Order: sequence, then structure tokens, then C-alpha cells
Amino acid sequence: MILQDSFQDQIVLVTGGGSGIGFSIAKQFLTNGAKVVITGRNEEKLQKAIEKLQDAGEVTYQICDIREQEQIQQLADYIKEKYGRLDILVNNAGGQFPSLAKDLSFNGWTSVINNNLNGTFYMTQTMANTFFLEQKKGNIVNIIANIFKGFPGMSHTGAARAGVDNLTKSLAIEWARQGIKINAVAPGIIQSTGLERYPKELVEGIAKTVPVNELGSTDDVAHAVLFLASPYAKFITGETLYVDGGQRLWGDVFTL
Ligand SMILES: CCCCCCCCC/C=C/C(=O)SCCNC(=O)CCNC(=O)[C@H](O)C(C)(C)COP(=O)(O)OP(=O)(O)OC[C@H]1O[C@@H](n2cnc3c(N)ncnc32)[C@H](O)[C@@H]1OP(=O)(O)O
Ligand SMILES: NC(=O)C1=CN([C@@H]2O[C@H](COP(=O)(O)OP(=O)(O)OC[C@H]3O[C@@H](n4cnc5c(N)ncnc54)[C@H](OP(=O)(O)O)[C@@H]3O)[C@@H](O)[C@H]2O)C=CC1
Repeated sequence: MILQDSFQDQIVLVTGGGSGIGFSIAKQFLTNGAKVVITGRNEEKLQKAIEKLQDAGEVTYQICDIREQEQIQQLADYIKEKYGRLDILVNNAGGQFPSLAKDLSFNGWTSVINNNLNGTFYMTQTMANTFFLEQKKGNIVNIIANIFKGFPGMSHTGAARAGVDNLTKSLAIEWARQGIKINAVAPGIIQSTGLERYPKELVEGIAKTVPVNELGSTDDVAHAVLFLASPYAKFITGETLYVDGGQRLWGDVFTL
């Protein structure tokens, strides 16, 4: 992607940047001149990611569970101390497990809502209060999921991601006059480390359910994120961009 040095020396935070989609987002930003902080819960995973990323540019990691407000504030303090500002936040950390609604335990439901809705809000609010509102400048991209027709088989995450989709619209307006843009990217089925967590029988042959007859790549998602964070998208805010090979528009996605 040619971005004419749009991200040169920009400070970018990618949550969940230690694997899969977040790793590709971090790599693309580094390749385009940004300085990147990646986060996650698993230190070993983050260290391995840093080893692979460091040739591409200046990258560091911080352990941060997005469900823990104290850890988020520590992360903000780290960025403030190291760089004095933050330009771009990518809320990529998240995930869930497949389960019919009738089988979900209270804890199962709550952990997925916390992971994908509450965690994204805590992170966004803290970074806005610490950096963006004061700077009168900031760019936020939320990674959600293909929730266009609901998400049967993963109703917890469908509800959480719909919450983030709507939060994206609300904050785009609340913060528009403060120079802050916020958009979302909704990936369809992406060939990534995340997909490997699903039972084989659920993902076998799944590419055939995608109109373009293939799964997306982590770079496909990263390209959409960089576009939304770039000056090419300066008049776009409160929008959700689907990166799903047309899947939301056609046929059954999952057989229950
Ligand atoms: C149909 C569509 C196909 C579709 C197949 C294709 C879909 C592709 C689309 C999407 C792909 C992706 O998003 S890929 C991204 C995948 N990556 C991730 O999911 C990473 C992050 N995920 C996680 O960390 C976990 O999944 C999550 C549960 C959210 C948080 O973990 P925690 O350690 O906090 O939680 P735990 O303590 O382990 O568990 C909390 C409760 O959740 C329950 N729980 C946890 N895993 C469970 C499981 N596999 N099955 C049932 N219940 C589970 C536990 O039993 C606990 O409830 P009790 O027992 O009652 O206490
Ligand atoms: N792959 C796909 O087809 C799709 C993926 N998505 C979403 O895209 C995002 C990236 O997924 P993908 O790369 O595929 O999967 P991964 O499982 O590889 O990535 C998820 C990342 O999020 C981090 N993470 C998860 N929960 C937390 C938490 N509570 N606090 C901090 N970090 C957390 C993980 O790091 P750690 O383990 O170190 O905490 C991990 O690096 C996720 O939100 C996912 O749900 C959406 C639609 C489709």
C-alpha cells in the first residue's frame, strides 16, 4: 500500500498485536514509518512477535489485559512517558468461542462481553482522556466481526460487536469537533491464528461459503485499517467497513 509517508513517526497502539490480524496491522504500520506499541496478555507471545517485527521499525510491547482498567492506565502512562503522545489506536484485541445461546454459562457470556465490548470501551475512553481529547487529534479503528445478519452460534460476540459498531457511531459524533475520528473494520473469515482455535469440523470447507471462494488474509484486514487511519480517509468517520469477500450479502455462513 503506498501511503506517501503518511505514518512517518506516528505513534500507533495495536492491542492484541502479538498474533494474527493485530500482528499484520503492526507490521504494516511499521513498514510505513510508524512507531508501534503492541499489547496482549501473554508475554511470551509478545516477545516472539517483537523479534519478528523489529527489523521493520521501532516496536515495543506492554502486557495489558483490556478488561483491566488499571493495566490500561499503566499502558497509557507508559506511552505518555515514552512518546508524549498517541496518534492512532487500533482496538484489535478480542475473541470468543462458539456456543449455542442455550448452552452459554453466565461466566461464558460475561467474559465475552467483557473482552469485546467493555474492554474496547475502557481502552478507548482511557486513550481519549489521556491523549486524543487534549491533543485535539486522534484516530481510532475498532476491529469487530461480520455481524450483518446477526451471529448465530456466537450470539455473545454478535451482541458485543454490535455494541462496538454503535459505540463507533456515537463517539464519532461526540468527538468530531475535537479532531478525533473513529471507524470500525468488520472482518469476515480470515485465515489467521485466531481461526486455528476453532474446531476443525466448523472451519473445514468454510471458504466455499464466501462469495469470492477464499478466506481473507490478515493483510487484507490490515490494509483496510491503514486506509481508515490514513489521510485518504480524512472525511470518513463513524463508518464500519466490511472486509468479508461479500459474505454478509449472500447465503448461509454457518450450519448450526
Ligand atoms: C458457529 C460459528 C463458527 C464459526 C467459525 C469461524 C468463525 C470466524 C469468525 C471469528 C473468528 C475470530 O474471532 S478468531 C479470534 C479468536 N481468538 C480469541 O478468541 C482470543 C481471545 N479469546 C479468549 O481469550 C477466550 O475465548 C475468552 C473466553 C473470551 C476469554 O478467556 P478467559 O481466560 O477470560 O476465560 P475463561 O476463564 O477461560 O472462561 C470464561 C468462561 O467462558 C467459558 N468458555 C471459555 N471457552 C469456552 C469454550 N470453548 N466453550 C464453552 N465455554 C467456554 C468458560 O467455561 C468459562 O465459563 P464457566 O465454565 O461457566 O466459568
Ligand atoms: N480471524 C477471523 O476470522 C476473525 C477475527 N476477528 C477478530 O479480529 C481480532 C484479531 O483476531 P485474530 O488475529 O484472528 O485472532 P488471535 O487470537 O490471533 O488474536 C487475538 C489477539 O487478541 C489478544 N487478546 C484477546 N483477548 C485479550 C484481552 N482480554 N486483553 C488483551 N489482549 C487480548 C490476544 O493476545 P493474548 O493471547 O496475548 O492476550 C491475541 O493477540 C479479534 O478481535 C477477533 O475476534 C473478527 C472476525 C473474524
